[in-house]
Amino acid sequence: MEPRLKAAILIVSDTASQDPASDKTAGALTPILTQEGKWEPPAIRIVPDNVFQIQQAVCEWADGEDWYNLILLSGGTGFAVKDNTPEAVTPLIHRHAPGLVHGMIAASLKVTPFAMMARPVAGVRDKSLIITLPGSPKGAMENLEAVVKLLPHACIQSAGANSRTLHAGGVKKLENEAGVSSGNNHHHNHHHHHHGHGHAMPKAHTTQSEKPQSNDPSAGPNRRYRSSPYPMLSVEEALRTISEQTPAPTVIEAPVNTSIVGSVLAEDVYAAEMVPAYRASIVDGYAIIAPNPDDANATTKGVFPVASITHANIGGSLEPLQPGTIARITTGAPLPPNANAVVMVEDTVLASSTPDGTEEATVEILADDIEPGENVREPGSDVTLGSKILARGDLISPAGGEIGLLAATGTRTVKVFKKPRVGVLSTGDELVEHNDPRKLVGGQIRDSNRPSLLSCLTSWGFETVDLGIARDTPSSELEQALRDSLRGVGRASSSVDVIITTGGVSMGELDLLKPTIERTLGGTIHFGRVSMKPGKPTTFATVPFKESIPGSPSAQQERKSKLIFSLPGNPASALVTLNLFVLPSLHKLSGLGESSQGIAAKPWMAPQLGLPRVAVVLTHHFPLDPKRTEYHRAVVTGSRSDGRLYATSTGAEGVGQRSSRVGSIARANALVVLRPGRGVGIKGEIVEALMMGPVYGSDTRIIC
Ligand SMILES: Nc1nc2c(c(=O)[nH]1)N[C@H]1C(S)=C(S)[C@@H](COP(=O)(O)OP(=O)(O)OC[C@H]3O[C@@H](n4cnc5c(N)ncnc54)[C@H](O)[C@@H]3O)O[C@H]1N2
Ligand code: MOO
Ligand SMILES: [Mg+2]
Repeated sequence: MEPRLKAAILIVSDTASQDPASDKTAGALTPILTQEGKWEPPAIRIVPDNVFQIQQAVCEWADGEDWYNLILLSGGTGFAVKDNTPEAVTPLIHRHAPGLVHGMIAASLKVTPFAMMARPVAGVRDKSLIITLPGSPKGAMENLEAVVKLLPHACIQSAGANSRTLHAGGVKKLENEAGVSSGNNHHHNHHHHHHGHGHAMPKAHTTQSEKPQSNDPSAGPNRRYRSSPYPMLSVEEALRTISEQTPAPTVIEAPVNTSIVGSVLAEDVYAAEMVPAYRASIVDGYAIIAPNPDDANATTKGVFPVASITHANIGGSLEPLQPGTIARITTGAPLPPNANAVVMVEDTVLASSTPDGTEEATVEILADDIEPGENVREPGSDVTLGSKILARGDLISPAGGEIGLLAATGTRTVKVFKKPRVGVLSTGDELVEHNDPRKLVGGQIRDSNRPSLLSCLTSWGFETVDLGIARDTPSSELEQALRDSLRGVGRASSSVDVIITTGGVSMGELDLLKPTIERTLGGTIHFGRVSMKPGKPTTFATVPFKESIPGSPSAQQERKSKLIFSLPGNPASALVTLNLFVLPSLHKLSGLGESSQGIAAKPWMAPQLGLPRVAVVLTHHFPLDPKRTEYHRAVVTGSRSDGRLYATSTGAEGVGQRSSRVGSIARANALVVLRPGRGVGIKGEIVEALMMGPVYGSDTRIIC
């Protein structure tokens, strides 16, 4: 049997979410989809008219490992105030499909003029086609019927050549049935202008046994490539490649102190001590023997001699409290034996002092209703002995809560995933140390990337190594710097796990990174171009190395690979690609996202790899690039009046976002993701943004 396509139906309805039996639409849509045998029975889910829940379901279906070819939503597309399905779906779409929208409305208009009041949305997210349908079974069926024949072909095209559900044969078969040919959809469009330039078309992935595709620097500039031999990957493809090539995290035992902040636990942790370890008072006051409240004449009122005093740091054993006496006690101090409750000092008055006038002799308790157990923390009532306090996969956050829990329970060491050590190297003959007091001459420029990237990496909590500047000439300097940092000699006193270089990755004859990695270090370049702005020449490579396994005989070595991110030299390009590509890899190396039974087992609370993604409202028009997805540097503020996030460019006019303009990254706390298109992103539009830093509150509010 041919492989079938995967579809999912999301019913958006407050009513159906409360009473799933009331939904008739999913049942009506399923046969239309499945009748021709091209679709698997669809997954069905119901959510209320809630933007967040709609988006969560769609993202799960489009972005997950088991992504769906088609995601149909039904409901919430009308004009009623609660109808917000189009608003939920629009920011998730990477490429819009207005033709499908047009087709559905045209079909419905033949039936009813009310079709004009539908607000459908259709488009592609990553590889999944998303279409919104009306909520009524009849309307939804009409709309689906209008487009259903095209859907297999549309989904195959959206999935590209790498579809996991469709093998080549299946694709052909389905396409033939749909009456269309696959055309060029298995090629990246950008290949076209390379035709005829005289070089064999390279593959996206090289292996070591394959011939390098980088320039041979010794051959001279007249022999260099005149167009890049590296296929242009989408950002999503690049991220997937990085994730695949990033090795699994390694486990170390570490002391519980600030050094593990930002680390991820590699084991479940159980309480070695209970908290509190004794019966402790919750207030400052007097420990008493409270009578059973069921006793008819039970009262705690009366005048009592103060028999003893207990402070929080009391050592040794305490005298038992005798009936008819009370003991002064401070917050957190242990109750004397026999005492079973504590009365607050505010509920008492001094009755008499000792003869020398310095101490309390008797105290009158005014409250008559203190019950046994009142104001007392029982042993283990905060943390039970042996209970699981943290789980594998939990992050030791800088907020301090996890360290506090470990410290309180006397946990001295924990197994965590080792955080990667990251080296940063600048490349280029023109570079001068930023703090060199000499005046710049000729084409010299100050090295701003290294301090900029090192600060960003440090703020993320990674150990960094400043690898300095490598000159382009002689080219052996670059090779040496890379070799040294991999081996842990020279500036890198111990070897680094990840090397980040900036500069020298584009088309110039002194752009030596690719040839050096490939031809002299024996590395593999996994990609050398990405369809994004800025950051087009971003290059990612791995180099093999052998690591001796700690604790094993010296001969035993493990083959691992180290990662090289060669980022473009322009300052905005370098910082944007560090945030976009390097952070998710460092997160994976740190064990973030490793399975956990703890907080991360709740998927919506699980830490995400890379920068947090949010929806923002544009406060003005943002120009769009016709071809490349742009990561527009912006300041995002949170509105105190309407609870939304607003994005304002760090410079949208003229050269504002030019990748050489270092000012475009200053003050930016977000990268606004602008999918390619004509014209501008409209003021008031909601788009996705990647948060690089904290959001500050403001009263920004725009009227759209
Ligand atoms: N013919 C083509 N030329 C260029 C293309 C292209 O596709 N075809 N791509 C352009 C793009 S996009 C970018 S981005 C840059 C990337 O250049 P490289 O990564 O090769 O970097 P360099 O050539 O070494 O330098 C570019 C620029 O950045 C300055 N730079 C370098 N390092 C630093 C540093 N540490 N601190 C501050 N500034 C730095 C350098 O001086 C140059 O001005 O290529 C385009 N060209
Ligand atoms: O990629 Mo470059 O960073 O567009 O200027
Ligand atoms: Mg260059």
